[in-house]
Amino acid sequence: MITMKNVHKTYSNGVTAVNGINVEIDRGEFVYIVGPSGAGKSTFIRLIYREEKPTKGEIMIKGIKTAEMKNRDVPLLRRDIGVVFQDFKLLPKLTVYENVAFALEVIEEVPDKIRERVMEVLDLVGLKNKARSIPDELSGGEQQRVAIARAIANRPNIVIADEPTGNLDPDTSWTIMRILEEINARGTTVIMATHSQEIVNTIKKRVIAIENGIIVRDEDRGDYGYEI
Ligand SMILES: Nc1ncnc2c1ncn2[C@@H]1O[C@H](COP(=O)(O)OP(=O)(O)OP(=O)(O)O)[C@@H](O)[C@H]1O
Repeated sequence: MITMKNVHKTYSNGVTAVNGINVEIDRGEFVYIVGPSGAGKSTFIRLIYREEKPTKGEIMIKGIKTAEMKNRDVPLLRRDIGVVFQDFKLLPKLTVYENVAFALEVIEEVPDKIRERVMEVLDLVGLKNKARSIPDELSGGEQQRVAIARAIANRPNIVIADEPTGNLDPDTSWTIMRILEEINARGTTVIMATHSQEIVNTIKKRVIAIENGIIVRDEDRGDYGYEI
């Protein structure tokens, strides 16, 4: 589903964040990306949804070489990849309902389908009763659940989460993890960058450790592996 061959990324300031990554992630996997601060985890993630292009090497998503993709085709790729960020990135003036509906309006889904799907994903994250609230009226965990609902509204094959529990307390983090596990159980590939030793060591999944822009460890049901 996702293949990287000898992928490098050097930013325009000369920093090489990814320095020769080879990896294959299959459909339906749940993968943690771990490693020290500045190791290249976010860059690795941004390369997958083509927020960044590699300076060298090849990235294939579902058989398509993303570097060769025309800019106008990028939205098509992004439809298949839902992204969740540490800071939620909800639109502050829109309601919960509108934030999720927005993801479906941009792909020109028909209004009846939008209504149905928005309520379905809000139900999945347990927030149907907050549909009319605006983000400021929600807790951090609730905002992250809205962000997840938005990310999965299009039924993407891949969900990428960059430190999704980074701003949340432990209890709320477990709720977010249960939702990500549920999404994964339904067949979606989940890739999650995290600094949470507790989560990685408790909910055992494939662990890819990145240091200085390369993969130094790749284990099924691995440990977090760093002291905190
Ligand atoms: N847009 C950018 N322009 C220039 N350099 C960048 C950019 N983004 C990241 N970097 C640099 O690339 C390196 C890797 O950063 P990246 O954000 O990928 O690491 P990370 O593992 O996600 O770190 P953290 O755990 O702190 O989020 C760092 O040295 C960082 O300063």
